[in-house]
Amino acid sequence: MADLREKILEILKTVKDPELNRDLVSLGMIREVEVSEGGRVKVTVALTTGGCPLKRRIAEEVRQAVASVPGVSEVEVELSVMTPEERAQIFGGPPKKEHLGIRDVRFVLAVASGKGGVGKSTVTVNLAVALSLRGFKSGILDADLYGPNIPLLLGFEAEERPEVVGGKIQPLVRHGVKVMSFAFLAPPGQPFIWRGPLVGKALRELAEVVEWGPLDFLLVDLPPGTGDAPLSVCHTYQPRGVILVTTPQELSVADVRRCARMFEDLKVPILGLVENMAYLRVEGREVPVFGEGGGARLARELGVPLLARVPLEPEVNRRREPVALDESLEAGRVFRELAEKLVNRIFGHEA
Ligand SMILES: Nc1ncnc2c1ncn2[C@@H]1O[C@H](COP(=O)(O)OP(=O)(O)OP(=O)(O)O)[C@@H](O)[C@H]1O
Repeated sequence: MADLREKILEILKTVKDPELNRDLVSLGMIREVEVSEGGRVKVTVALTTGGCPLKRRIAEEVRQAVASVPGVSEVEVELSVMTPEERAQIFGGPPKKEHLGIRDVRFVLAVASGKGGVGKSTVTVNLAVALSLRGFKSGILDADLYGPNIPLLLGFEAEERPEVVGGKIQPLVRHGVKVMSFAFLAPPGQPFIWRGPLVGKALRELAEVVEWGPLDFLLVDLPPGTGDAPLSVCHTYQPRGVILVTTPQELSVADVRRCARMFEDLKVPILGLVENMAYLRVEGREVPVFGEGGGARLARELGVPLLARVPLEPEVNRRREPVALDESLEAGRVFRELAEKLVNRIFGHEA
């Protein structure tokens, strides 16, 4: 029977959590496999959250996989929910010692997009502000070396620079969010030109010299696309999850698909998709300026949740502060709901 149990565990390594894109065994989601006389099997699966929308699908895939093992006559799948500690193993785990600069950060999350200009930085600043409003200590690392515009979106003056104390860079703070950007390292108005090999080195050095202090979330705004720069950032910061940003246009959707594949290869779980500029609200109606349903289609295809549909909001460009601060705007409310969803996804419903 021990042999049959081994075979069952082996086949369960082929069943993936559709959201996290990793197999159930390595995620620690297979809590128990009981084999009794005559090949009757009971598998207990621990889901990341009780309200997991994909629980039926996961249970069915487990049932089918186990039933395909020779010697199994009957399969029962019982669903339970992970403890906060078990969840933290997936999404958090103890910070790695070698990452000196990010020692005190609980969750490093990356924000990525397949191409530039889809609103990745806008999503990053608003999410960070919304998390801070929700009581979490949040920070942003603007790792978009080629277009570091986070300081601009947060209303920093071009000449503002962080202090260096005892050889450590102290991130600047705005709206309760700690911020470090490559823009702070360049002389005002003169962007650095980064050559390939320097990128990885600069990122590693930055990880060591920035003193973030205790943070719940560090959002890393990645350079767009699938080139060496986003790869280097992921290697250096080893995010626990990534949020993908897209617009409804088919082109952008094709780019983000490539991007998703890169994270699968890097074994960084995709927490979900944010569809930005999804519609313009006109007299109560949603007008799909850039096409309809691209985000939902892509989320379905990738098997990840569509975390938010952010409307086109002219105030995003007019204001020198994130719209998440203003609950009277629909976009502001959407960003707050996005923060709430992420917190639930990571800590469970009790957070
Ligand atoms: N929901 C929105 N409504 C209106 N304007 C938006 C919205 N989201 C982003 N924008 C605007 O679109 C432009 C691009 O946004 P942003 O800089 O966030 O994109 P990005 O993907 O980070 O770009 P890149 O990485 O290429 O610098 C900005 O001018 C921003 O103000």
